[in-house]
Amino acid sequence: MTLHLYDTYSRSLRPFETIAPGQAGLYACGPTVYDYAHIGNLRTYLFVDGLRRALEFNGLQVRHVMNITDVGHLTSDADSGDDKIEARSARSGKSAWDIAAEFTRAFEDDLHALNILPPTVWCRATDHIAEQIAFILDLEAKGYTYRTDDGIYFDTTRQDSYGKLARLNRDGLQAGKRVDLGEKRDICDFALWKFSGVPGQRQMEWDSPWGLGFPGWHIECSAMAEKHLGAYFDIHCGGEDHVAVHHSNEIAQTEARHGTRLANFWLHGAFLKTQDAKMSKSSGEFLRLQSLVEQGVDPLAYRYLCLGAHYRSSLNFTDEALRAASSGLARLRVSVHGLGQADSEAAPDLAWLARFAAQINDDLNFPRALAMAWELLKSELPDAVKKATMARFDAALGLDLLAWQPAQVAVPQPVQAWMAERAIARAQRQWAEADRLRALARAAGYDIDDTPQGQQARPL
Ligand SMILES: Nc1ncnc2c1ncn2[C@@H]1O[C@H](COP(=O)(O)OP(=O)(O)OP(=O)(O)O)[C@@H](O)[C@H]1O
Ligand SMILES: [Zn+2]
Repeated sequence: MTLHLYDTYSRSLRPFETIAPGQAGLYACGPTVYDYAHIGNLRTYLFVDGLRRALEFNGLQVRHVMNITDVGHLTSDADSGDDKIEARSARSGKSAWDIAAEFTRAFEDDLHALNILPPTVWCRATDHIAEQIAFILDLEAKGYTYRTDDGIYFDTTRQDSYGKLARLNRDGLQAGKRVDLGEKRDICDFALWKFSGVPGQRQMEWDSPWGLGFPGWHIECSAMAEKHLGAYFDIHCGGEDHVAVHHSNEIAQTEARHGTRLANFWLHGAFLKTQDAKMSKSSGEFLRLQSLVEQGVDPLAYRYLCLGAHYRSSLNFTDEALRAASSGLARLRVSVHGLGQADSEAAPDLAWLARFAAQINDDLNFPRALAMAWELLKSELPDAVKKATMARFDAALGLDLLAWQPAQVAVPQPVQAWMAERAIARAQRQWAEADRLRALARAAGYDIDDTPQGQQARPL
C-alpha cells in the first residue's frame, strides 16, 4: 500500500506523491519560546517525527524544516496584546533574547529525550527579518496591504480563497462580529508588520521601510518556509489550533505573493487534553516532560503513550495511562533484549515489513503499528529474524528498542534516591517508612526487590 495521508485542505485521505522524485519537503511550525514546552506541545512534535519517520520508511529523503518563533507572537490572535516573549522578559527581568535562548535550549533537550530526530534545518524568526521585509514589500507592490496606526496589515478581502483551509464562513463571521476592529478593515485581516510604538519600549525591533517595528507571527513562517523549501512544497503541519488562523494566514500570504498553494498536503495533530480540556501554556497550568522525569518516568514512556493514540484523535492524559505505557515499554524492551544479540547475517522478514508498512501508510496508524511489534514477538519467526525485523519497525516507532541494555537500565534518579533512603529506613527498622518509599517507586513504575546483594529495582 502506498502512503496515504489525511489532507486537511481537501478534507480527504489522499495518496502521497512527492513534488520532486524521491524527496519530501516538510515544514512544521515550531514553538513560541516564551516558556517551557508542555507535554501537549510535545505530542504535536512526536506526531511530526512519526510523519517524518514514515516518509523515510518509504525510502524518501526528507528535508525537515522547523522554525523557532522568538518574536511577534502576540497574546491575542487578533493582533492585539503583548508580544509573548517581551511580556515574559518584563515579568522575569531577563532580556527577551535570553528568554528565547533559554527556552529554545530546553525545547531541544525535550526533543532529544523523546528521540525526536533533529530537523534538517532549524530556523529562527529573528534571523530572517530581511526575508520577511522583502515578502511584505512584495505583498505591498501587489496591492494586498494597508497601513494603520499600529502596523501594516494584510487585506484578506482581496482573496476569494481566503480561509478555505478552515472552511471559514466569512458572511457568518461578519454577521456575528462583536469585536472592536480598531483600524483593521476586516475581522480576518492580520498584521504583517507592527510598529514599535514608544521608542525603547521593546528589545526586539528592526528598521523597515515602514518604520521601527517587528514582524507578525504568520509572515515568519511563510518567509522561512519559502527560503528553506521553496514557495510550493510537499507537507506543512502543526497542531489543530493552527488551522483557523495561523495556517490560513500563511496560505493567504504565499498565494498572494506567488499564486501557488504553499503546500501540497496539510496535516494537523489533535490535542493532548487533561480532564477533557486542552493542555495550554498560556493558561499557566501544564505539565512538562521534565516534571515526569523527576517522578521517575522514562521520557520514552511518554512516546509510547502517544504512539497508542492516532494523531487525529485527541488524547486524554492520565497517570494511569502513563503507568500502563511505562510498563508496556519496559516489557517491550525486555522482550526485544531477550531475542539475543543482533545478527548481521539475519535479514528482516519482508512479509512482516509489508504488513507494518501498510499500517503506517494508512494515515500513520501508529497504534496498529505498535500492536504489530507485539504480534511480531509472538510469531513463529526465528529470534534473529524477529530482531532484524524489529530494528526496521523501530526506525519508524522511534523507541530506541535495540539500544536498551538491562545492565544500563538507568534506574531513574528519584527511584535511586528513594532506594537510598529506604536502605537507611530498613537499617533503622522503620518498616512503615520503607514501605512508603517502595510505594513511591512502584508509582513510578519500579518495584524494589530485597535480595542478598541488597535492593534491586525492577521495572514493573
Ligand atoms: N494541548 C496540545 N496538544 C497538542 N498540541 C498542542 C497543544 N497545545 C499546543 N499545541 C501545539 O504545539 C505547537 C507549539 O505551540 P506554541 O509553542 O505556539 O504553543 P502556544 O500556542 O504558545 O501554547 P498554548 O496553546 O499552550 O498556549 C503548535 O503546533 C500547537 O498547535
Ligand atoms: Zn507557522
